[in-house]
Amino acid sequence: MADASIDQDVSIFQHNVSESLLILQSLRKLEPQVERAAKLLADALLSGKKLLACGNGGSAADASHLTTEFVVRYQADRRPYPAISFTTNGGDLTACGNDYGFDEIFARQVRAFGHKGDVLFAFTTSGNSENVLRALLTAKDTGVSTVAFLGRDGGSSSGIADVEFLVEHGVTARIQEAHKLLLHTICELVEVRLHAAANAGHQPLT
Ligand SMILES: O=C(CO)[C@@H](O)[C@H](O)[C@H](O)[C@H](O)COP(=O)(O)O
Ligand SMILES: [Zn+2]
Repeated sequence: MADASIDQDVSIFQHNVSESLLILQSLRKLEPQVERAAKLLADALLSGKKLLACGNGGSAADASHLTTEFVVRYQADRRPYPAISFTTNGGDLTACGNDYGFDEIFARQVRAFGHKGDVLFAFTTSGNSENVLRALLTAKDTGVSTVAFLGRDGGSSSGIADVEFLVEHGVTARIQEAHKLLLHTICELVEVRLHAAANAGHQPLT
């Protein structure tokens, strides 16, 4: 007799692959936003500004994944660029959560580290995480440019950021996977721009 749990796993797997393919196809329409986000970030880095990033859970990991691509590298050997994920400093996160509330953990770091011309990449698959929403609003108040990676209907975070990516799907994991493709593509486009600037003598290559 067939093992029911294995059959079910295969079925879940096939379902997820099918869903993922549909979602990834739907991302093609976001190419203008991909180009705009890459230009925004490359221009900021080339003028000495920095990348900031935040998100909760899997999106916290995405925020930290993204900043590492710039502090270390994505594909090219090149100089490091300044990028800070607000999801990794246990002292800041616990003290701020404890003293001012979890909703403030990212906004406070935007106020601490954000300067005019920096760029904040904010990830929320529901669009409704209050701490991410407050980070976006604080960034706008501070003159920090914003790029929002959203899901579902965008929730309360929609319509705020300078560049917005909306993955219209109802499953958090699938949305996160789409966000990952978008952020990796932006990394690739930014590296092309950084490389071109270095070749033109505007920036050291390493
Ligand atoms: O990674 C996952 C689910 O795939 C979870 O950790 C997920 O990120 C968490 O539930 C988050 O708290 C969801 O927050 P958000 O994306 O709605 O802002
Ligand atoms: Zn996850």
